[in-house]
Amino acid sequence: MIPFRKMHGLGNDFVVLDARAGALPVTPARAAAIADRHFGIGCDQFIVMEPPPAGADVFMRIRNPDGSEAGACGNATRCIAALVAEERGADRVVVRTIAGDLPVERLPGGLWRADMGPARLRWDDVPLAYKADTLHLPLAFGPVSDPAACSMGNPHATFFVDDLDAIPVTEIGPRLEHDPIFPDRANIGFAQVLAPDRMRLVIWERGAGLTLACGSGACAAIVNAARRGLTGRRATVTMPGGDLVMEWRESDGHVLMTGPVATAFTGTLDLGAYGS
Ligand SMILES: N[C@@H](CCC[C@H](N)C(=O)O)C(=O)O
Repeated sequence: MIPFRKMHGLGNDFVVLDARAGALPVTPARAAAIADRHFGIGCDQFIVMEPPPAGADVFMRIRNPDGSEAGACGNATRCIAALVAEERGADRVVVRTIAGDLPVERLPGGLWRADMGPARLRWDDVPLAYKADTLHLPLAFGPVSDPAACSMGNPHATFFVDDLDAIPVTEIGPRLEHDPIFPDRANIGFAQVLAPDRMRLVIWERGAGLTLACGSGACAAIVNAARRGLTGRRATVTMPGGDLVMEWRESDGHVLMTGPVATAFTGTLDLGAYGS
């Protein structure tokens, strides 16, 4: 039996295993089985903490419920940083993912601010299947069209809509996630701008489906909204699970994300019960 922790950031929930003291036999199939909401524990992402490489405080491996690996997870970044910071009595830690280093700092009021790194805007960064303007992708389906795309270490497209409540996200999300323009699939955001510093956002996540919040999706939304001139470079992004305060920093193009973290419960699990 190995211990696990169930955490979430704004309802975007994670099963967290700690493999820092020794490797755990976690396969993509096992991660998917544990993430299953009926036959497993259930989560939007399956997170494994691995030994810290030089220059970082922890390595965070991210898997979606379909077993695929992701380069970024904003909400999990805050959760894992908070865990490590609490252990060390530190106010600042660096979380490394397969996409790079993410410094995270403690703020007053139980909030954590993650530097999610630079938004990458070239077509082959996203990546797209062919050269196209990432500010206006040639993509439309059902009631949505003309998204903007970027990479936050994982691929995102943001559609700007007039009425978020009228968008059939679960119907069109899977089709857009798998559109051939995205060779690695993509996280699909639907954003309704309410003011130059406020927007609503719903995300259909690659490999996970509809979630209550997506940190990297909120990063992509502020970047894409600001590039389009729909908002400034700072905005509160309200998702079904709650708010993130976002800034696309002018000086270096990094995206800063501020929000809460929570532990829902802890327990133990038998990895052997989840296949091989
Ligand atoms: N929930 C995450 C994003 C998780 C990874 C994503 N589904 C992908 O495959 O890229 C977040 O908070 O950023």
